[in-house]
Amino acid sequence: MLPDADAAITRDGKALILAYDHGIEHGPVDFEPNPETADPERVFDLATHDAVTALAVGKGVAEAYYPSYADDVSLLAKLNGTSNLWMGEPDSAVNWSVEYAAELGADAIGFTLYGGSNNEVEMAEEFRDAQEAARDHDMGVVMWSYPRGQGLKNDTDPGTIAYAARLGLELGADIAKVKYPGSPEAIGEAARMAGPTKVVMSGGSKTDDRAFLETVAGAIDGGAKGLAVGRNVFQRENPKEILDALEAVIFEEASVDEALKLTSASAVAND
Ligand SMILES: O=P(O)(O)OC[C@H]1O[C@](O)(COP(=O)(O)O)[C@@H](O)[C@@H]1O
Repeated sequence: MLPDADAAITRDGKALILAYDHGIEHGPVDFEPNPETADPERVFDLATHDAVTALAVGKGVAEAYYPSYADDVSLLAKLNGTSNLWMGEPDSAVNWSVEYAAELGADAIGFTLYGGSNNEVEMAEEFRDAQEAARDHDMGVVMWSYPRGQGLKNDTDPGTIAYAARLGLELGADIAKVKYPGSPEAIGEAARMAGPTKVVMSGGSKTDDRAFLETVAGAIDGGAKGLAVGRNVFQRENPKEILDALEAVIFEEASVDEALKLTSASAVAND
């Protein structure tokens, strides 16, 4: 990692990455809870929220929509991705080059590494090429560090997540995005293993406001430097409110109770 290489996609040294590569990774099913989010423009609009430090999207979405948002949104070019239709050993196709991402105005690249997959060696070599090309363009590097594959029984085991975070440091990522390993202590250990590479927590499937904010607040207390989140924002009825609450928790040291006051769930509870 390089000091400050991630400056364009962080705020006060922390990140709230809005992930919107689900159309590739999971398909239309992820838009069902909030059908209007199938329209990328809705999510680009959300990404203009002050809380969001970068929006992660694939090439086609970036090509079609980023030019209209280039002044207001930091672009994290998610370089590789594979559909859920793929039934083989975990792997991820490199769908665009760093050079093309730079041409489109990307501030950083994102790259999935499935450590433990039979395809780990090729993926690590592809990551090497992308990481070094990103340095040539002064772009930050975010690794989706997701150990998985035939031999891995539990992809959120604390030891596995600490290893995932360490891979981020060893291979030269500025930010390592890891699955939540179940406790603030466990993500703290992952952050310790990653040294200067920032560890951010992956959002996961949608949970209720309080449970989600408590997990995020615990992760930050434990040593995480933020969050990279998709479904827990865009599948909500009012995604802007949860961004208000996340901004309070991540950047303003608000308690979960204070942050919850910014959501209508709290208004309902207080009726
Ligand atoms: O490979 P998985 O675990 O199905 O999830 C991949 C998805 O999760 C993310 O890493 C994070 O998104 P969520 O916050 O919705 O979990 C996305 O960038 C990606 O599309």
